[in-house]
Amino acid sequence: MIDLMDVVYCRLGTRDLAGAEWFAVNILGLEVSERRRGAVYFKSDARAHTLCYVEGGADQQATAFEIGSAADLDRAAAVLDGLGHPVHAGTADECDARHVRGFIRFNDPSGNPIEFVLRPETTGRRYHGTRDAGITGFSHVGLCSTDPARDELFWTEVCNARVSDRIGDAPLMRFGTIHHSVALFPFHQPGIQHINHQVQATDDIHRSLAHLRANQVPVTFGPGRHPTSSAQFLYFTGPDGMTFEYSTGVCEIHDEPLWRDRQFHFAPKGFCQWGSAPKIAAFKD
Ligand SMILES: O=C(O)c1cccc(O)c1O
Ligand SMILES: [Fe+2]
Repeated sequence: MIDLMDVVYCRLGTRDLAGAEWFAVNILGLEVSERRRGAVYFKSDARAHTLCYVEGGADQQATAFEIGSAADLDRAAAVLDGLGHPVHAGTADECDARHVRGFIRFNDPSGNPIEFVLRPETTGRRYHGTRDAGITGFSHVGLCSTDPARDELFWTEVCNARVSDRIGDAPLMRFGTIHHSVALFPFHQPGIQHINHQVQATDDIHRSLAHLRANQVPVTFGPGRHPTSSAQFLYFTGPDGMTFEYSTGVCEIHDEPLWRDRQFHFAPKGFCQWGSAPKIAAFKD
């Protein structure tokens, strides 16, 4: 069993690094923590970075998860290799570019590039954006899955993810007590489906809604409330068509092992209690 602790960052390729930085700062509300040649790093909480845009194709993506020890990282590499997932061990330069002490990269069964990382840096300094979006931190990713049942088994049998709830066949999965850190949505091709940041309160959702509208940013879903995590949410479109989500009030699961995953409809009512309907391809039949 590969024991993961949390999702730690996303890396997103873009052909317009300056445009992506402008959006991340002025719309999303992140803080630039560092600029390097061909890469810009963003903070959303006390961690060194939780998002990195790199010069490259929009299909050059990775989602990273923290693993507990060097021994666990070696074991994970052997397990993945044994399952037929070619594993790349991060070089010193690649580790430096990620602010981690070690990592391996492989593709999940759908083909999503995944990194398992050791000792990601934190700063002991809280984040503050120039725009007050009320962000409290990077919280989860949605990944596209070409076969959610198969990929759920990968995350739950090979790794330590537990299913908190399902919407249709889309599992929302946790590593700790937060309702979900990774979710899989059926789609015809792999890719990061959405990136979630938690915000402090309902006020932040509505303040952002006005800000997105004033800047002609497409709002694709919400405001609404997820019946699954009970979080209030807002989705919008960022650089290269990426979907970003703000949410507030995601529930925690503390009654382990008594919690049983619940089944919700793969229909607007399974995604929103307030009657909002998604304009997001992977959230529709
Ligand atoms: O928070 C949730 O429960 C949730 C449900 C459906 C889709 C999502 O992106 C979510 O974050
Ligand atoms: Fe989400």
